[in-house]
Amino acid sequence: MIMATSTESSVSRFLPDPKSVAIVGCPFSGGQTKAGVDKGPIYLVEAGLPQQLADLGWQVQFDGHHQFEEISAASDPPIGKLKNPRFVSKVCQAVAQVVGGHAKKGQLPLTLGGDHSLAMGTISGTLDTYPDACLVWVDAHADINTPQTTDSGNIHGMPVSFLLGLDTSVPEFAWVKPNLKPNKLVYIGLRDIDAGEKKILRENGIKAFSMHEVDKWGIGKVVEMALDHVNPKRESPIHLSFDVDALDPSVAPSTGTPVRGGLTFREGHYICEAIYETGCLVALDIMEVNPSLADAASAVQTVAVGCSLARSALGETLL
Ligand SMILES: NC(=[NH2+])NCCC[C@H](N)C(=O)O
Ligand SMILES: [Mn+2]
Ligand SMILES: [Mn+2]
Repeated sequence: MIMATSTESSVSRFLPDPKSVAIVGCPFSGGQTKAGVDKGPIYLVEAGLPQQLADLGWQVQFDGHHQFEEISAASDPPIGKLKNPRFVSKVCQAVAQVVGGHAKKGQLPLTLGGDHSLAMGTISGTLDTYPDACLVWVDAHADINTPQTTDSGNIHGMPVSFLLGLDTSVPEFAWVKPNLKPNKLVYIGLRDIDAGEKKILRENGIKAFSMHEVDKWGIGKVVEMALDHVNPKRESPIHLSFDVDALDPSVAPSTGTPVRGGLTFREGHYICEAIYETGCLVALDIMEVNPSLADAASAVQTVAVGCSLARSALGETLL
């Protein structure tokens, strides 16, 4: 436990004072096939994130990174197209328990990925604690493929479909309660959506602000419209799931599925700052930092951006 060194105070609608954050480090890469994303949380913590949050006035709990019981590839053959289905399912179920446990104690769980399949666990834990929570998903991708629509078979491209209950054909994922309603979800930053995903977004009336809308209206207006959609009175809890590939690859190069034309450094941070200002943030994910990809300087840069996004979401201001 690191004690707060500053007395900065700000109001949260849901967290008791003094505010407390529980860092859930998830060195997990089973939702996709590139090695190294499991190192993301280790680098984020080594870069000093726990102390940085303490300096912002948070009580910080970090009990070491989550240990996952490996399942050998031999005993985890694909189910349909899904790769590592049992491993991903078991890990996410454990993460749901840990995140839900922190949330129920009045702490804000900050989950450090690891790949984005983990969000199946983090958001399950949030919705179990705050059933009326909404979800702001910041990403180049919608991660809403079903086991039927996926091309890659990578489960990090599917967590949202499981949370919405769009597919119930895989018994291994039967534990995921379909507690997310389509009108409680909003996307920002999209620019690489599979054909099947476009259909799902349309058919379910899911609100999405792609980079086209960011270009058209600017990030300030986009965040306002996004919150008006999922949280019009600014009084329900918010889970923010931030995939660093939402940022332009020039800003966050070390990630597994970079897509050009992304958010600027400031646009990414603005989203975090604006959500903090609502006083409604109850859970945060920083996902898909992969320090093994791109060169060493890019890895340092991406890790630093991951830390600064987390700080902005937890109250760091420019002035
Ligand atoms: N969390 C991520 N980076 N997801 C990328 C997903 C890419 C692609 N849509 C897929 O389903 O495989
Ligand atoms: Mn992504
Ligand atoms: Mn993602």
